[in-house]
Amino acid sequence: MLSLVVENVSKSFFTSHNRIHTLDKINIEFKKSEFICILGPSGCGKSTLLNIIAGLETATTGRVILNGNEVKEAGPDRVVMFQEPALFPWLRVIDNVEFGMKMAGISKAERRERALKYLKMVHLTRFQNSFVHELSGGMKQRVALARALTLDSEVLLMDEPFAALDSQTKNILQLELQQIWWETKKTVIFVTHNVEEAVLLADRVIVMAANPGSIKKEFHIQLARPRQPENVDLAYLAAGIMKELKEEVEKVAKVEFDSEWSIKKDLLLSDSDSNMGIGL
Ligand SMILES: Nc1ncnc2c1ncn2[C@@H]1O[C@H](COP(=O)(O)OP(=O)(O)OP(=O)(O)O)[C@@H](O)[C@H]1O
Repeated sequence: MLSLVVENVSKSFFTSHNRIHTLDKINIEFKKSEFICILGPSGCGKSTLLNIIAGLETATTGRVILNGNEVKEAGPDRVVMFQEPALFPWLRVIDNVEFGMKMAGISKAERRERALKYLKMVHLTRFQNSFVHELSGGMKQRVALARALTLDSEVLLMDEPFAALDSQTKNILQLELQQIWWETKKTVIFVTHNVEEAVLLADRVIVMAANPGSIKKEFHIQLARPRQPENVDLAYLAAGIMKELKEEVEKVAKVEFDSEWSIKKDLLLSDSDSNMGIGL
C-alpha cells in the first residue's frame, strides 16, 4: 500500500544577491492510485515541488516520505515525465523505450517484453522501429510515456507533459492517459496550467498560491470516467477552480507588472484552452 507524504516542505533558492522563498510549508498526503493535478500561477513553485518529490531537488526544511523512507534522491519508484520528451534521436523508438530499463539493469528479454507491452498501451506498436525524427510531437510524448511506464514505478510525476502539443493531440493524449492510469493504478502527480485538463484528469486538484508557493485550496472531483471535456458538471467545476486561480494569477501579475494591472473581466476565462498564468 503506497504512502507518500509531503511534510511541511519549504524551499528557498539562494542566489549571489538574494533569497527566493519559493515554497512555504507544503503538506500533502497522496493516496494509492490517486490522480492529483497541481495548478498555480507561473513561478508559484509547482515544478520545484514536483522535483522535490522526485528527489531532484532537496527541501530547505521539511521532508518527503515514501513508504516510510525519507526521499533523499531520485529513484525508480518515482518516474518523472517532462514537457520535452528528451528522447535519443539516434535510437529507434523501441530502444528509447528500453533505455531506462537498460540503466536499471533489467535483462534484455524482459526489457523487450515490457517495451512492447507499453508501446501497445500508447498505440505505437507499428512505430517501434522508427527513429524519433520520423514522429510527430504527440507521438514523441507517447514514446516518453511508454518509457516512463516501463519502470513500473508506483508514482508517476508529470510536469506539464502535454503543454507543448496542439489541442487535438493534447485531447487524444489526455484520453489515453486516463485509460492508462485506469489500467496501471499508479499514483499520478500532474502539474498543469490548464484548468480543463485538471478537471478532466484529476481526483483532486490542488490550487497553489504564489510568493511564496503554498496550498490555496483543494478540490475533490468524483465524476465518472472517462470524462469528456464538454460535460456540464466538468465545466461548472472548472469555473470554480478558475476563480481561485484567477485571483492568484492576478496577484502575481500585479507584482510583476505594476499595481494598476488587472485581468479584464472574463478575458482569461474565455480562453478556449483554459491555460492560466503561462509566461506572465
Ligand atoms: N535553481 C533555481 N535557482 C534559483 N531560483 C529558482 C531555481 N529553480 C526555481 N527557482 C525559482 O523558484 C520559483 C518557482 O519556480 P518553479 O519553476 O518551481 O515555478 P512553476 O510554478 O513551476 O512555474 P511555471 O508554471 O512557470 O513553470 C521561481 O521564482 C524560480 O525563479
